Amino acid sequence: MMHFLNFLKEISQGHRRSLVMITVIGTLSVVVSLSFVWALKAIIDVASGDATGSLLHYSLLLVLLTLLRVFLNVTDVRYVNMTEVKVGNSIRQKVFANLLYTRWTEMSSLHSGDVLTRIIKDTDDIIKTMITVLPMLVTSTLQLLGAFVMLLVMDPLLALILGIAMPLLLLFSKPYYVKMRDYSRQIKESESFISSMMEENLLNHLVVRTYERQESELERLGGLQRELQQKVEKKTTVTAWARFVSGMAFSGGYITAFIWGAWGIAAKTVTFGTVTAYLQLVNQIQRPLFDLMRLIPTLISAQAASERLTFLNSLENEKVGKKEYLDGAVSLHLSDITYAYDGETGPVISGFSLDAGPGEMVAVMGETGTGKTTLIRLILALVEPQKGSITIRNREKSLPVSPATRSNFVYVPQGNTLFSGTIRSNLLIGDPDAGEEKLLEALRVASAEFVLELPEGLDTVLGVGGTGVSEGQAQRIAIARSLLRPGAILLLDEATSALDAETEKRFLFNLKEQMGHRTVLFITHHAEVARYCDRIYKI
Ligand SMILES: Nc1ncnc2c1ncn2[C@@H]1O[C@H](COP(=O)(O)OP(=O)(O)OP(=O)(O)O)[C@@H](O)[C@H]1O
Repeated sequence: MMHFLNFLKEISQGHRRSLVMITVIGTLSVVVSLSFVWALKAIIDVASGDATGSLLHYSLLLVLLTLLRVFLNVTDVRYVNMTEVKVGNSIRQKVFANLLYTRWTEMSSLHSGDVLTRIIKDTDDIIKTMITVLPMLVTSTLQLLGAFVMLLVMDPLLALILGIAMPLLLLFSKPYYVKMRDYSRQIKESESFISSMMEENLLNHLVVRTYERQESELERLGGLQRELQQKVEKKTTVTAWARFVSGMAFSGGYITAFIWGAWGIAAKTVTFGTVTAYLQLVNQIQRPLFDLMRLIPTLISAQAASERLTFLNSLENEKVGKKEYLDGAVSLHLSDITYAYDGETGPVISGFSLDAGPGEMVAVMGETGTGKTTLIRLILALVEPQKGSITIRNREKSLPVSPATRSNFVYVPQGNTLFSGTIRSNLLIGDPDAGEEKLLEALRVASAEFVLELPEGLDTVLGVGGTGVSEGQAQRIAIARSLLRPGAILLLDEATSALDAETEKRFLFNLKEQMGHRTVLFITHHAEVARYCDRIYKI
């Protein structure tokens, strides 16, 4: 609970004024509704001759209080909606920023579907708690206390009977709420699982289609949904019992007040106005009690949500520090590297050394699964070797690689890594300031002039994952993007795997001609690529 409160305290920073405003509006509403009860009692007492006063004045007061109530309600909705979007944006911004800086090892172990569920659904639960539940806790408690004190003044015995019976029944329903918390957590896990499953299917929809997996995947989804449904059913049963117990208490309270009033009128110990006030007050005790009970499941959901969001926020960030960019020609040196993934028994790479100098093209070749991509991760300091050193050097400096030296590298990963949007916007990721001429030159070196023949040219719009161009075309756009980035060391991981022999040759020729003092490292299976290289390392 402490952790949950701290979490709420932290995320409420910057929004506390709005939260106070919402609470103040709620408090004013409580004052208005209690005043309404008092005015109602007074007008009926005047009308039935039990008190003296002006019917007109009380009528006007009742109209005024009603208008005030409506006004406060509208203001509340406005504040709540505006604060909701602001708090939601800031929580999502923070979690997303943290994820973008999370260490690669932690990040790659997460499932994006699960992460998205946490960012969207769990954040919604937290927002609801902060904006609606917390102010309501204050206003409902005030309403409850105010109505109880008013009843206590009018009829202490009735107030005590209701004041003891209702909380007692609340106590009876507590075990149900404990169970509800467990079910809430299980439901959230199931929802994440379903999102992950659907996301994976959408990403790999081609495999699903061509392997005719639609039916079995739908069955799997059905199974997961049934599990979710069972959990929701269990939670609903528990919730229904909790509501039954509390509902009994509330109906009992109402009937008690009614009968109490009827006997009072018969015995001439209470006025009609007082009985009207009793009924209103019982309602005003019941409503906040109901609200408070209703808030408990939301609070429970939010507590589970806060744990899940805290997990994302607690992922270890990379320590990037100040960027260290080396000017001019830069060489790369790997000396006696050994690396094993966490939890794996043996090392993937063992005692590997490599030197690549400015103006050189160097190839790393090896069978599949021998650690070539891992080598790139080590060079980019996404993971750290257990043994050995990796350094980059220019004429003045030698630096061990770290996240801060990443700006010296230009990386073309395996596969299609284009973003949705125009080809131009994809290229500008390499250099946001590049002019038309520079873009065209990069396309030429990457053998990607085909772009200019497209009807929309550079402004051709690509879909998610670069759909709209072929694999080989996407690869060439990705190479052009990399050529625009200023880093001195170019890392190409199977970057030409989807190119035909002729296009690959043209690109290698262009690159060799244009690379200047850049250092180029190819990870490849292609003998043709290796032929263009100055040195080949086997891994
Ligand atoms: N995140 C990871 N956690 C644990 N083991 C991993 C991880 N990534 C890769 N491996 C293992 O490390 C080994 C080397 O993988 P890597 O991707 O570096 O090979 P590769 O030479 O690039 O293969 P390919 O030519 O098929 O792309 C493999 O046995 C793989 O199972």
